[in-house]
Amino acid sequence: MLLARLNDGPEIFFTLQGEGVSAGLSAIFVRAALCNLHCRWCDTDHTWNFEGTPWQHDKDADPAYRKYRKADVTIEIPVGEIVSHVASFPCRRVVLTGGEPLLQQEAWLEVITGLRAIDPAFVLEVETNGTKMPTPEFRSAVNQFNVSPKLGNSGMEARLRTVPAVISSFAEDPKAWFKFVARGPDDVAEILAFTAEHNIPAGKVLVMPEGRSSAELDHHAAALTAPCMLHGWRFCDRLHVRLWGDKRGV
Ligand SMILES: Nc1nc2[nH]cc(C(=O)O)c2c(=O)[nH]1
Ligand code: SF4
Ligand SMILES: [Mg+2]
Repeated sequence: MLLARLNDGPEIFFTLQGEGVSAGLSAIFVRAALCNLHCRWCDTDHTWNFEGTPWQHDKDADPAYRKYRKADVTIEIPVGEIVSHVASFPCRRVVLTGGEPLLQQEAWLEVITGLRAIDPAFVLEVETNGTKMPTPEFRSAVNQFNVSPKLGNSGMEARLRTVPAVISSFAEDPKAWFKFVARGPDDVAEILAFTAEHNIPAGKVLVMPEGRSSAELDHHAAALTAPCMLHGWRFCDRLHVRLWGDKRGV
């Protein structure tokens, strides 16, 4: 399958889950290449912002920023190698992320099957943007979906970033949590409207400040704590950004 590349190998790393309801737990991350969206603040733009594409990114403001050569930032790797690499870590929690991992569900199912053949105790989390419907097999194999629907602040057109049938199916799925990246009052209003429209219970909602540094996180978090308390949402930080900054492989 096509994974993001980190140095000479696939982007597979052992760290602490930095976001969502499992934040603070140790986990092995496997990062898929490719995304069907292209959010302007995306911190994993090496999974999709390839040379020759028309997408824009906030980093375009930096004169040194360049789109990536696809061959430099992706790697085609057999399922069996992913399984043995993941199983070599002293940890049984695995987070499938990207990019958008649900673009490669068939291959992930083989990875999950391979892992559970080695140890049935493997717990699988999936980070998804909530625009791709999981197949019944994939849904039942995964333990937890961290669904992160994109708001207007992503710069994406509404019809691309919101697929109502997928959101509704996750709203009814006890395995799914919703994690919104927010910066301030406009985003809070949008989260309220979105959760009402798609019948997402407040108890399944996490609100996370956008930011690629502690200073940015602090700045956006200040506007989010009171709304979380008022609406019964869970505030969620970005632990890995605070601990290690805006780095790959952490
Ligand atoms: N430590 C850590 N936690 C994370 N939670 C979600 C991540 C992601 O990039 O999807 C991520 C990540 O890249 N690193
Ligand atoms: S959906 Fe996620 S991976 Fe895809 S562009 Fe947006 S933030 Fe990046
Ligand atoms: Mg990330």
